Amino acid sequence: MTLKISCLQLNIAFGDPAENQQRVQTEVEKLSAQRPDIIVLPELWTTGYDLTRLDEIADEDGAHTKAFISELARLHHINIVAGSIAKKTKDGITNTMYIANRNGDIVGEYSKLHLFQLMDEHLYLQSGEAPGLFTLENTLCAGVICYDIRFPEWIRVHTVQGAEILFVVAEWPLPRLHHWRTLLQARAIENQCYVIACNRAGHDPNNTFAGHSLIVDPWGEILAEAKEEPCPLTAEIDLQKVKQVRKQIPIFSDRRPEHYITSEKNFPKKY
Ligand SMILES: NC(=O)CCC(=O)C(=O)O
Repeated sequence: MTLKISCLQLNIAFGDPAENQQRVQTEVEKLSAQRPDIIVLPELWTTGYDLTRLDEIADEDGAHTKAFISELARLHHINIVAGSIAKKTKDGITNTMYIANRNGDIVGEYSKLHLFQLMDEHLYLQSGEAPGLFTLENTLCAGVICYDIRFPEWIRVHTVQGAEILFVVAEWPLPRLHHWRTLLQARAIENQCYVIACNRAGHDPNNTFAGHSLIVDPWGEILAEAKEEPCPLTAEIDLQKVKQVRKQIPIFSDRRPEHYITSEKNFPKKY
């Protein structure tokens, strides 16, 4: 089965959900003429990293965002991996991804597990706990958020359960572009899965972002890569390739998990 996937590498208006929603609506309408199967948005696409104002601008229970993407997906008959947004609940604010299928059903939700201290996330956000597995087009997929890609053990939690496509949504700054590209290729090679990585473009008061959204195949080959500017990035992926690579080098059946650390609580105190 082949799927046409488009990342919407957007510039995000700082702390302005209404403006960002308008931008997403316009871009999805334009892109839908090319009939992609799946559209992907970047991290925190409604607010950007306007963390000090989150109390005011975060989405209560994500209700507004869910209704918006569900309607957009249904209207254009396109699956949407809707980046992430600041979701407000009585327990605090999370950096949360929603996924809508072609019928407008919300089929997945994931809250960022690893909070990025360099951008103050730990001061304003609560971390999630559950993995980001969901099914689109009969394919098991995983969603993670930006800094999460530095934790291969977290990505593995998803691929040992059979995920074939890893969606990464991000606000990754330009000074670490080299890490972004290398980590994404590594995650694709070691997990033998497609990696669809949608970064934002532009800058906010504290950072210039890298763009360079990437679509990488299970052999680690880059199928498409954006430049720094806002733009859509599209590639067609063939899921047969996942099966072929996993058969050629059968890492999932060659794993020896009984020798791996399952919890660091089991570490000896001293060596
Ligand atoms: N928004 C993020 O999680 C950024 C992560 C990042 O920049 C990194 O270097 O890791």
